[in-house]
Amino acid sequence: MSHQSSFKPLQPKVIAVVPAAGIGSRMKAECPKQYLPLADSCILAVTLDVLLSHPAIDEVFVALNADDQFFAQLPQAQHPKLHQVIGGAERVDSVIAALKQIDDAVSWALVHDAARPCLTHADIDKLLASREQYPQGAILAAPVRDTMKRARKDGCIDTTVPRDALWHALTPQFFPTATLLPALEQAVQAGVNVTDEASAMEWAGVAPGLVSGRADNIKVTHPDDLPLAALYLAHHRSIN
Ligand SMILES: Nc1ccn([C@@H]2O[C@H](COP(=O)(O)OP(=O)(O)OP(=O)(O)O)[C@@H](O)[C@H]2O)c(=O)n1
Ligand SMILES: C[C@](O)(CO)[C@H](O)COP(=O)(O)O
Repeated sequence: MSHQSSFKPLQPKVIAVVPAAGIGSRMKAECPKQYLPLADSCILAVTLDVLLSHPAIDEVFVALNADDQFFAQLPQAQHPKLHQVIGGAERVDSVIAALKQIDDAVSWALVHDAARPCLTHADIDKLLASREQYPQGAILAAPVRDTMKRARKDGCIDTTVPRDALWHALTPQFFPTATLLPALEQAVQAGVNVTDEASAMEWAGVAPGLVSGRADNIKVTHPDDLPLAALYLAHHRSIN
């Protein structure tokens, strides 16, 4: 009698890392932008709810500003899957601080900006599923739609940049924890301007995969982004 093996290889843990220690200076708001009102709560709470409610995400590490006065009041602060760490001076420092708290050497880190509350479970699923195609790691990204110009110092057009291979890097960005942390630390040590996890991996010689994601997964950066995020969220909720 043949016995179908019921053995299923254990999937490595997926640990979300949420850099949320910024001050949101470009928003010119009264409070750090991650605490600005959105939907029925605030930007950070909406972002955390998307990650905490995803069945394939095992833990969530949120990197907070050392002077954060707001997070403790959020219901998400009590979630059993959530861990708080103190972030650093730059986004990359906050991500490194969180990664250093992960004690699972075979886990994968899903790094997602607190300031991107319009992420969907469908896009998370796409990125998680890309692990087979891109064992080196991958990022959500959106192909550029507009004609791209490079500016001259006088504010006029210097040149048109071919856009056929240009993508907007979004988040989450998804890498093995064991390769991501040293890549980030060594890139910072080398003085590289690390604005996303992929740029450190590229510096380390890795070519991360590009996984096409929703263009409405915007980063709330400037004041006019907030009403847009609210519209996108309302749309997502109306169709789900
Ligand atoms: N030292 C920092 C700086 C930024 N971030 C986080 O990184 C994400 C993306 O950064 P950005 O949009 O630039 O946020 P801020 O740095 O807060 O914005 P600004 O540059 O306008 O001050 C945000 O969720 C932000 O909270 C962080 O964790 N630690
Ligand atoms: C990580 C990121 O959201 C990818 O586009 C972006 O690099 C963050 O840049 P910021 O200046 O820290 O907002």
